[in-house]
Amino acid sequence: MFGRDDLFRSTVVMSRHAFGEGTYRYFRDPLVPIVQGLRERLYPPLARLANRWAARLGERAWPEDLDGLLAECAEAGQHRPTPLLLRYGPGGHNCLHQDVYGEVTFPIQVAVMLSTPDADFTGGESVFVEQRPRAQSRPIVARPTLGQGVVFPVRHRPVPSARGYKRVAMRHGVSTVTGGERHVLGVIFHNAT
Ligand SMILES: O=C(O)CCC(=O)C(=O)O
Ligand SMILES: [Fe+2]
Repeated sequence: MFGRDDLFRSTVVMSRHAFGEGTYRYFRDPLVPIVQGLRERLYPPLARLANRWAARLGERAWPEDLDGLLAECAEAGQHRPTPLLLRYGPGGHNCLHQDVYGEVTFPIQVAVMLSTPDADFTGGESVFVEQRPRAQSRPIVARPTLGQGVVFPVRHRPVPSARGYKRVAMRHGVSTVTGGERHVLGVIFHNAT
């Protein structure tokens, strides 16, 4: 789908913004059925998890279905869809970041690997860094295979502490692709301003 201009609302050349190297394209509304279906069907179980996190951290609760979340986004002026396709060639990488697009930030997102590691590309690991309060940061590396989705925190997650739970911030990115092409589908649930 990457070359289908009619499917996307905008295209970002990452090097122009110092986001890394590669290109990503945000799907336009109406989302293609497979992306719409994934976003709708992944949301309810992730909302249940998000609500357990919220209870532990004393944060707000989340609607049980995607329509409820998108209605809240619309009220906050977040109307534009955020699911995206990313493409990285040799030298491609994604600097550590958080996908926050407005006031309403659903806390969990998914990235689905659309290429076969070692066959389609080399390098290009999914990288996560946990910023623990008053401690050194902890790196986590994932190597999803074709079709696997990685579920991860957008901004932070609850971690057990001496008294209950504390918030641990997380950022994500991608290490350098050393050869070939790496494609990923990013499913973010809140919409953007
Ligand atoms: O390319 C990746 O694995 C991560 C892409 C990303 O930043 C995202 O899905 O939010
Ligand atoms: Fe991201």
